[in-house]
Amino acid sequence: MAQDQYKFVFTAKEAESEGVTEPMRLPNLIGKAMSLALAPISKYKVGAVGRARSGRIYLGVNVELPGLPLHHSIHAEQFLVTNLALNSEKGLHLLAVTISTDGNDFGAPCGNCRQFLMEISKALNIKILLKSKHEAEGSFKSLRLLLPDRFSPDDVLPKGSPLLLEKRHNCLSLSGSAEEICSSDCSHLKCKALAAANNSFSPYTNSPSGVALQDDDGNWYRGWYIESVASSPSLGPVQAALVDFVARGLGKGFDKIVEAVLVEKKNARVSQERTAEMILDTIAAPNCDFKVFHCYEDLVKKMNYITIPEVENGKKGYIVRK
Ligand SMILES: O=c1ccn([C@H]2C[C@H](O)[C@@H](CO)O2)c(=O)[nH]1
Ligand SMILES: [Zn+2]
Repeated sequence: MAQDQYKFVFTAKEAESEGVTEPMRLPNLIGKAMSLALAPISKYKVGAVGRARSGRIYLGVNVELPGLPLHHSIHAEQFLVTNLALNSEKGLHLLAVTISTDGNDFGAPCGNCRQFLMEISKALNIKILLKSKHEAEGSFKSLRLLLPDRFSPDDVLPKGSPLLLEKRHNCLSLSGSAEEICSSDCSHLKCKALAAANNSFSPYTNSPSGVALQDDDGNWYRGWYIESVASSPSLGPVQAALVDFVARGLGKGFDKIVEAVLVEKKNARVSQERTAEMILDTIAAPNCDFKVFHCYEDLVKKMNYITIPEVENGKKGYIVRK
């Protein structure tokens, strides 16, 4: 089936039928990943294959945005992690990333991506495949060893704060007062963008945002801002929505994006509005309609939003997020 060519998520069984029968066989899907990479600028296609805690296997690819500087690109590892988040995965176990254009050498993610991976809960236990084409078997090395003397979310966030891929809800709504409540299956793009913003991971600047896109066939895609403690590796909400677009869009070009909505807080410390507009102006359909809606944080709800962190060091605690 033509669709199979654009597959970014595999059940354990489907991955098995692709030859991924054990961790060391993750490279069996790397050819597929690399063929899906979009690198019109650097021509350097990067593929990543990862196993989520659920056992499902995910692909990640680098995505460069034609007409824009390379720092707006999505790295293959960022793509994979975003894809996990969009699919409500709770953790990442294993990762294999190509570092050669023939897809036969596997190495550590770039510094930017090692730092980005740090946002995931239990990140230090992620095991990354190291294997050269001259070896039959490679070995796995943990992020703990690949990123020594690191700057970590733990250095900044209160103990027990939910990390990336952990349950979160930002208590955002589109109006401060009683509003028309849409059903969860409404088709408003702004409601998709709001739902995305509610998942956004922005514990450092408290500037959550979400983007929803619509293509020329009426299909929608969404993604949310994922912040890094080291700031630069952060992934913007348009990029995150583009991950959804590439992962589910069956090879459609960005010029088929005809409508876009950004939801963010008014006067957010980090505002995405201008950057989002600039990116969409450059890559989406020429007449793409771009709207921004401001959302409000329900402070009462948020004050009462209690998370129960997982048992750590034998101690169970409750924290109220401020
Ligand atoms: O770990 C890495 C390093 C680089 N790239 C991408 C970014 C850019 O698109 C291209 C060249 O750097 O490779 C990745 O996807 N992952
Ligand atoms: Zn990278």
